[in-house]
Amino acid sequence: MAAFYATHCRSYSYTYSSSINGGRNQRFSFSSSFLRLSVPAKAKVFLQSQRNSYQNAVLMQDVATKATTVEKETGLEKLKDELLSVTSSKEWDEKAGFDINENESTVSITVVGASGDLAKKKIFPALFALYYEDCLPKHFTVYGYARSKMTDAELRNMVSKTLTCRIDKRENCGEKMEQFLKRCFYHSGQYDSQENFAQLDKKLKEHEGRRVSNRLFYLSIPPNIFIEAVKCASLSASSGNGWTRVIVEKPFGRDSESSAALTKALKQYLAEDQIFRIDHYLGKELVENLSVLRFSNLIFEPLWSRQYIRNVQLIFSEDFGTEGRGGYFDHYGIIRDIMQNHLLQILALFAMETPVSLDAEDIRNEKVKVLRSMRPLQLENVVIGQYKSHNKGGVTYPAYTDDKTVPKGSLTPTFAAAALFIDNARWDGVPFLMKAGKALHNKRAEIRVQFRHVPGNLYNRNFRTDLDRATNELVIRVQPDEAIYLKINNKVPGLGMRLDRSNLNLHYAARYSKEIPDAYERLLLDAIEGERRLFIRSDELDAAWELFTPVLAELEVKKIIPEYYPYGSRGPVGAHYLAARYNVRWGDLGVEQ
Ligand SMILES: NC(=O)C1=CN([C@@H]2O[C@H](COP(=O)(O)OP(=O)(O)OC[C@H]3O[C@@H](n4cnc5c(N)ncnc54)[C@H](OP(=O)(O)O)[C@@H]3O)[C@@H](O)[C@H]2O)C=CC1
Ligand SMILES: O=C1O[C@H](COP(=O)(O)O)[C@@H](O)[C@H](O)[C@H]1O
Repeated sequence: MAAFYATHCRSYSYTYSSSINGGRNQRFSFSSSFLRLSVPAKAKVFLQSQRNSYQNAVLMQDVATKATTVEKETGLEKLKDELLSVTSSKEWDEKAGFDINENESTVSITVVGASGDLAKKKIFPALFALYYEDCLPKHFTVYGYARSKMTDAELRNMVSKTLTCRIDKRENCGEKMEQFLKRCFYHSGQYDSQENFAQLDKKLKEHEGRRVSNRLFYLSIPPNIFIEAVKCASLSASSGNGWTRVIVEKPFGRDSESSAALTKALKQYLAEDQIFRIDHYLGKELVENLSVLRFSNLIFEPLWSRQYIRNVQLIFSEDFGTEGRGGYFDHYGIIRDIMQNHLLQILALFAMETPVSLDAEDIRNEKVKVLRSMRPLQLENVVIGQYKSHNKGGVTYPAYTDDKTVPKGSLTPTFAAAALFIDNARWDGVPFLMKAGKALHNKRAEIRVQFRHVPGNLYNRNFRTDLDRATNELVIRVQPDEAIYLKINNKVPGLGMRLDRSNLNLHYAARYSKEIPDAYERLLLDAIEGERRLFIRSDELDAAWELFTPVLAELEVKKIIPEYYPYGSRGPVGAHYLAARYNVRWGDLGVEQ
């Protein structure tokens, strides 16, 4: 069987089956510039790209599939057999005629904006966790890049404060941290300076030596400097002989127009397959599990339609405000911050048709289709709110506008509820309700699926007309305390006939002792492995913006006043009226949830 390099920290069966089903890296896509090349030039580009894929431990079956595809396109008749007989990267180099002495490739991960909040909070810890789990390739280097002046030692000191070890594997933690930190370096530079990126390039080369060098840039910087940074990284610090990929953080624009402009600008310097638009909710364990739940259990998929589902609820709440991020947030608001991306992505995965395979393009094709079947959100189907100051137990919690970085009188919503509809055969008429808010009473993200009532239910007497008590509800609690539970009706034990509601519960903490990896770990590993399934393709992004752009413009033009809700409350009552209009009761309200 083929060698694995980064993937051995993932279970074999997963990797194997995903490859068999058309998994990672299976497709070699031809850009128009590739197709214009001469046959020998094509062969060289192909061999180069395949060598890197090979180095990235793609199964040989995948390589064979690619070779077959390329064979057709390029007339490289003997290529497939030759490649199939390759058993080592050394042999690969010899066959392909590469003058590379070292057999192994390296991955250089540059965190652009290394001094910032996200880098400290998520990216460095995720990289360390991957290292700790032996998921990073043998040769890797982490570079921090930002304007702040820092030495390597200072960066290491900063990073070390953010690192923690998995609770189920604490042994050697200190040692592992030290080893990891030795691989971390820093380069100070401007984001718009090709010269500074060229200096970075020089330093990266020193670490890479004569190995094939793969480079991943993580843009952890404010969006207004994305393009300059991409331009400089791509022109001055792209890999000369391996792949170059760029992870782009949200927000991807503010509306259809600005998002399209961003995409256009990025594509001046990068091909679409080099751009990894991150939506970290797609990396969350339970969001990953959504497709498994749907497509690998016979009992769910037949119920997954308007015939059995009454409504679907996507709920996000945080029990803290925008403290510290008010400047950013005020320009975007909760609809752009959470709904248009995180919740909509979950909705797309929830509602899409069965993809042809688990290949990234097949899944993203289905997501685009379902997004394009949706009705753009209308103003009458939106409720917005903003938190106001609240005093509880002698503590005063601030209003959104108390934040010094938020303009006085700002109307930016910190809460929104919305009703969305998918106009296709499967979902016609089913309300998809979204609710997202900051400074609410709890921190939670969940999907609630409320099923229809049982026709001619013999036990109606027990429920009377309370549909919400009588019907089943499937809850996928994305966080915290991950769980999937199904509310069912059962008989209370005893001689009488009294019905009760109980949960069939898959509670992750009880079922699995292993700590669940952070979303950023999964996504970083995917980007290193070239797996695009969990990243947003540009047409997906366009479709997502089309749904929200008109209403966002209307809210701004009409200066709609948000409904004010106290910090720490359950949010505006308007959300209940909106749900009631579609005969829905939010599922997160009851005592037993
Ligand atoms: N923080 C979070 O929780 C999340 C963040 N994101 C996204 O990730 C990206 C990074 O976020 P975050 O780390 O919070 O951002 P920060 O505001 O912390 O900025 C990151 C770094 O960029 C540099 N920087 C900041 N402002 C400017 C500016 N105006 N001009 C040039 N450089 C600047 C600073 O580094 P220096 O001065 O040293 O150059 C800073 O350390 C953003 O796109 C954000 O939207 C997405 C989801 C969550
Ligand atoms: O993208 C964002 O997500 C966070 C919430 O992420 P979580 O993983 O902690 O649930 C949110 O706080 C932030 O406003 C938003 O930009």
